Amino acid sequence: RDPARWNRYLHPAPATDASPSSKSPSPGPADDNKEELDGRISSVGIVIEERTPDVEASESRDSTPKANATTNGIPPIPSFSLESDTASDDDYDDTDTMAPPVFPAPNSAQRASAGPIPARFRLPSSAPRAPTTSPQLMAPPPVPMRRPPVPGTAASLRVPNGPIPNRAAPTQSSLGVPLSTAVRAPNPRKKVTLEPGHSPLDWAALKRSSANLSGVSSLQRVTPSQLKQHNGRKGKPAWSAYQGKVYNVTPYVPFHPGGEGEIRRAAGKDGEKLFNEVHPWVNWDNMLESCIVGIMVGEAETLKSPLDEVD
Ligand code: HEM
Repeated sequence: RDPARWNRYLHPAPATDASPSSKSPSPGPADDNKEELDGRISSVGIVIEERTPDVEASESRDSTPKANATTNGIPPIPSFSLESDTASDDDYDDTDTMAPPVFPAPNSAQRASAGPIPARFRLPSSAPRAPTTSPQLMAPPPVPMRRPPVPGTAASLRVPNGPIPNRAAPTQSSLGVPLSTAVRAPNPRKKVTLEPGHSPLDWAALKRSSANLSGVSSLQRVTPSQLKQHNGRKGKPAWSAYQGKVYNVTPYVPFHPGGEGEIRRAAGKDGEKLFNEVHPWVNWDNMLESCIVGIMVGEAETLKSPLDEVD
């Protein structure tokens, strides 16, 4: 920028002090060559500087910091400042002068649930900031429109992976049956509170006892009409058939965890279907083994002990 300085570099004045202590280069054959070389190089626009520490110290150039011989031979550490923006115009980014982005993001769920930012955390209104929108004024994100899939296509079989739309309460089951008439799960357990002394353990103890729980002296042939008469009403015992065998359930009625009314529904008839509908896991034979009356026979057969036939 300074033509005089350029001139000084290109055509340095010959040194007058030829003493060995002088730090200026002394003229000689080497300097002649240098001048010639400098002249040639300067003609093509290239400058080679041969510089000494003294020359450096005497100059006040505003270029890159240079070595300085004044600090006991240790070159000073150049200092840099981050204040000045040394980036080129192409690299210039407006965000350098902006405040850092707000966190959580303005449209995040965290921000929405947290409410407005407390005053002490807000940036001053004069501070430059990234464009933000108040959560309260923010419009909800657009919901993409979907075309209903064509039945039979792959799209109709695909599980939707987008936002689940609001739906009214279902009016029919997944099988298309209206919920009002759909078959619901079996009743919740209808266990009753048994009277004291009528627990399952009490029944087990009674079963093992020598008490006659069948109400008959020997096994009987029971016809369907005879079974029907033993329905537990009017003081009659309650018989019930299960897999071709007839049991007197009367002693068990107060022990029945499902209540007296339930077990009486099977009285005077085959109770296998009712029994299995409620608790197929219960072992009827084991529960009522000491209550067995006999076996079911055809209507023509008389009510007599099978043991009589053996005799
Ligand atoms: C006649 C032979 C029967 C025996 C030996 C018997 C025995 C039992 C037993 C041991 C339980 C308790 C089940 C458990 O805790 O898991 C029970 C419960 C019950 N029983 Fe029976 N039962 C008989 C007949 C019936 C019948 C004919 C009905 C209905 C018509 C019935 C209805 C119920 C109900 C509703 C419960 C309570 C709910 C449940 O435990 O799941 N029972 N019965």
